[in-house]
Amino acid sequence: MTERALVLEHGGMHFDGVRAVEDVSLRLEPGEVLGLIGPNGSGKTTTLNMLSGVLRPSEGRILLDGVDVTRKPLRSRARDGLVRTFQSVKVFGRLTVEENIEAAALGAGMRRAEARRVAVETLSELGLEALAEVRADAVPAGQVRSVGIARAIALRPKYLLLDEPAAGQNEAEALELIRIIASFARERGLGVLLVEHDMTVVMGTCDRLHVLDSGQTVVSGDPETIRTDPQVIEIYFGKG
Ligand SMILES: Nc1ncnc2c1ncn2[C@@H]1O[C@H](COP(=O)(O)OP(=O)(O)OP(=O)(O)O)[C@@H](O)[C@H]1O
Repeated sequence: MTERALVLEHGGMHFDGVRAVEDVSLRLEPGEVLGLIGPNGSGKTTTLNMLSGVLRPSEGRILLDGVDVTRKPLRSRARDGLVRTFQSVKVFGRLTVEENIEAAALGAGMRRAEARRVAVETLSELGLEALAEVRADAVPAGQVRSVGIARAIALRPKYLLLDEPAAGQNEAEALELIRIIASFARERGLGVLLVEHDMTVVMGTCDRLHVLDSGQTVVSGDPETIRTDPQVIEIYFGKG
């Protein structure tokens, strides 16, 4: 039986002697929202880059529903259902938000009618209908990442990796956005890996958290376990 999960096994990433990530193993199941947290420089983005195919790990392997995709590039992983967002969102400024999403769906091989339907559907699923007819270059700065997320979700991925999706928004807006994504993910069986700095947002939305420090796993578990873990408390409140 094929195992349905996105798995990083003993992942390591070294840059010219800098050990950015060392022996990190994690597992994301369908319908689960997993928060990847840790202080600045702890290896979150590097881990996300390895999982998505931006970086090829120096060590370890990545399994997508049981298939080894370690050597597959980003685009090929996306076709297999593993999609990510980036911190900087590049849009076609002269097109509307809906047209931008449609373009992404077309680029992923959907026919025009299907791409149009998916674009409309995705905006409504994410509560972003008001942006549909807005030109992408006129979208308020705080909502540009939401356009990036809508574009990723329109590809109907099995696993979605979000790199600080709520940056630029205040805590209440961030909570609302991630809650919408989380409930969508649980309903549709989409696995979401979330890199996010705001602990209130993470604690209030994730099923499980994986904590990194200095490129290594500290602990992983449900939000309550993490909140009371002495090592996590030390990392977040004990330094400085
Ligand atoms: N291309 C690179 N070359 C050299 N070192 C790198 C490279 N990318 C990351 N690093 C180093 O790897 C470590 C982990 O960085 P990473 O960006 O993954 O951390 P992060 O947890 O995402 O940080 P932040 O929260 O600040 O975004 C850091 O020490 C960083 O300086």
